Amino acid sequence: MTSDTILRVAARGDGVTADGRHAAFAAPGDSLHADGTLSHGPHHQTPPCRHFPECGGCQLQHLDDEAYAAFVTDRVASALAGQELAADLRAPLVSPPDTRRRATLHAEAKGGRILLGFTAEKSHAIVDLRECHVLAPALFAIVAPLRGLLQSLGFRRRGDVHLTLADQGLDVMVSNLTADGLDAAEAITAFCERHGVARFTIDGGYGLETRWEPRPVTITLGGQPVPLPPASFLQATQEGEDALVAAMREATQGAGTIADLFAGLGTFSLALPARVYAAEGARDALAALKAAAGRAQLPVFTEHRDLYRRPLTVAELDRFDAIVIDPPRAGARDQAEALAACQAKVIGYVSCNPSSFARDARLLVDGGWRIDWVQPVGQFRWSTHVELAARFVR
Ligand SMILES: C[S@@+](CC[C@H](N)C(=O)[O-])C[C@H]1O[C@@H](n2cnc3c(N)ncnc32)[C@H](O)[C@@H]1O
Repeated sequence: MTSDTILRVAARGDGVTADGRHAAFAAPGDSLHADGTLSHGPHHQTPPCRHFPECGGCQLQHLDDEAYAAFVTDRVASALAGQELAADLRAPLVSPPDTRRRATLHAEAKGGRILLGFTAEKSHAIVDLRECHVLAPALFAIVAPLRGLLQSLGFRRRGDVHLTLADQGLDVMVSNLTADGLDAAEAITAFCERHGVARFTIDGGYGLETRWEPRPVTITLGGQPVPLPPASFLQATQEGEDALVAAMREATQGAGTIADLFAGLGTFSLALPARVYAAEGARDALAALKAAAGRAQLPVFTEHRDLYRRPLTVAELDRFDAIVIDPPRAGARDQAEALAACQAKVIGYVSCNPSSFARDARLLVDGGWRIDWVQPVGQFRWSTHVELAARFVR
């Protein structure tokens, strides 16, 4: 190995040599020459998609599976090292290709055509998606027909297209779309019938309007059908959800009472065999969780609560055997301060941002907690977006 060998891939996706030089689209084992060119090594693969690297959906398709898995682990390890923390890192769980069941695409009318896809890397330009190796086939299959529908509805603006694979089929939500009149209504109905769409919702600027939903749309979590509000948060793949749920079941094993903070639709609340208190800031998600738990007669107690403005106090946390926390990307600094001081036996922390996790973990460790294990999770395959689950004990 020489000084120009790429040793690792940095958080943003560039390869880094032993002497600290960065190179775009370089895999570990590649060689970076003085003129800036690369010779490919054993971990460089031919990117499977024609849109790589233009499309912002993937940054790391040039890494083989081994190098991508190493990136996922390294991302977690280096975030921890940045806070002078070390932990037992488990082997990463990486979702297979073609499994993303939730995605936000962007649509725009341009030059008489409809562009529909992810935005380009570091740009607002839309990459018109002609193939995709991360979306579940049902999501990709609707892309071309949706272009046709938007064209026929005279879509002239730019909007987001939220796609989610629900129990009944595909849930589609398009923002900045107006569809007035009988012709538009018939076009939407015909489109949904032909393509087996479960729900079609538009937001023309006056709130959500559901234009098609022959049966109430649900998502099954913990074996329970949960009413699915349009464009709700959902773990990006079933494999990712399974990995995170298994980690939280293991982390909280034996706990009789659990607080699930940032509970969403109840991914964890409905899957944990305990009395669960679920706190969440999105009213529609919490109402869905409450309805599902009520129907199944599960001991889940919900509270609509802004956990940034009003985190659980130490006294509130002390009532539980275990705490599960799964905050947004920013992490949960104030809540972590209270957790650091609480008497619960165990904390299960799920994170979509290793950096904010490491900062919160530092607070917990300074408060006398110890990291038992960390499970890296790669739900957003080939992207630099890494998730994890961790267990803290005293
Ligand atoms: C990463 S998601 C996790 C959801 C759920 N645990 C799951 O796995 O499906 C984060 C959740 O935090 C909620 N959230 C965001 N800001 C919040 C706040 N200030 N207070 C409470 N919940 C908030 C979001 O609505 C979202 O449901």
